[in-house]
Amino acid sequence: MPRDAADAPFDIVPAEAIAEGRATDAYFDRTVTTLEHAGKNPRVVAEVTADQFPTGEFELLAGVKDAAHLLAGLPIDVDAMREGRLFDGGPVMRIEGDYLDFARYETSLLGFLSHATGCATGALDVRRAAPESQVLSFGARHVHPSIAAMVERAALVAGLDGISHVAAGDVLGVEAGGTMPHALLIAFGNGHQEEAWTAFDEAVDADVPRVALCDTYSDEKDETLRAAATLGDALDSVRLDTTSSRRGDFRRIVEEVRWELDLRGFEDVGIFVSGGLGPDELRELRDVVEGFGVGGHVSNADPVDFSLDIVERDGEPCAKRGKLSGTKQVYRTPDGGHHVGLADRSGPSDGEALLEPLIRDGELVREFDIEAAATRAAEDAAAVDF
Ligand SMILES: O=P(O)(O)OC[C@H]1C[C@H](OP(=O)(O)OP(=O)(O)O)[C@H](O)[C@@H]1O
Ligand SMILES: [Zn+2]
Repeated sequence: MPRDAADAPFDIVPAEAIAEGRATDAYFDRTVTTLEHAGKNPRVVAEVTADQFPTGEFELLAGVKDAAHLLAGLPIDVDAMREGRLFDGGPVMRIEGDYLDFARYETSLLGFLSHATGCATGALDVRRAAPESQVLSFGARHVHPSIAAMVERAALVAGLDGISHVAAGDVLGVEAGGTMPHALLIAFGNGHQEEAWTAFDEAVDADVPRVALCDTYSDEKDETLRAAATLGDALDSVRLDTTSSRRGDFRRIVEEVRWELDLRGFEDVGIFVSGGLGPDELRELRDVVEGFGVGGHVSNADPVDFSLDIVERDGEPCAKRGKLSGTKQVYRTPDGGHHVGLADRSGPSDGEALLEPLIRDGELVREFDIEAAATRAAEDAAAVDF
């Protein structure tokens, strides 16, 4: 029954509601009622698919851990691609069981996979745009706090080098990092940037990189040289987050700052940039900066439009219009090919089957590891033909 909303400080669907199948669209409740009334509960195979046929656009699968924990315990079998797998067409997950045992879970299942896969794909875009650079995820401010861990996990699966959200880091077992916000400089006031950088250096744990934000009140070159003069060898990097109204040619600004730092013997002070950055900007700047902070391109990425479609009913292939009947398998070939075929037919002789056991009779048969997923993503990204 509905919970007393007054008890909840935030409008957040509780984990318990997700786990018990209440985080569902009402029409699934009605479907269950109707099928029970009619005495129908077919044994089905249902597939999670974004595109029936290859589109030439690969996406990076994420959200599988949450999806697995959602479905574990239900009397069903599930096969799925692993987190960090690239796909282009065909199913990424397949459920087999009595329909009423999982009908209500469709909404959350698709939500877990669609949103995380969108963010992971956005993160892979920037990862591939600057493969040698440090790229940090810090877009949590753009999204509802209840999904920060999802966004940050997706960023890490795609191979980004760090995250900024502290509570997400607690969930993921990853130390969150960052630099300093403009608020810190503003709290000291214009003309007092040196005091702000000094106070940061005095106050913050010694293992935190000293990255001075150098664009608050004055020109990036001016504040950078003042930060270098103030912190000297203690300064690791400067962060240039130049607001769009002043940005102009960001590369030129960076090159100028680099020149003036080197001229004064600060060759070891790195330059870190942020603010509205996407793959194009990373490609343009990667040879003149040490690292990037990327927010919106990851956190605001469009969810991938997955659907769950029944493709077999009581052993017979079936499908709605626009979908392909029959239980499928997806294969990766050594040349990076992506092949979709019927599961009961033989696939490419050199193909690796990508949908593997995830749940057997309700029991989870896979473990999840972010680093392993990131390694898979990097290997797959190197193999497939984007
Ligand atoms: O543009 P994105 O890739 O989404 O990254 C988020 C923006 C917002 C934030 O800047 P501010 O809003 O100035 O906040 P702060 O002072 O904390 O840097 C951060 O420094 C990036 O520039
Ligand atoms: Zn700022």
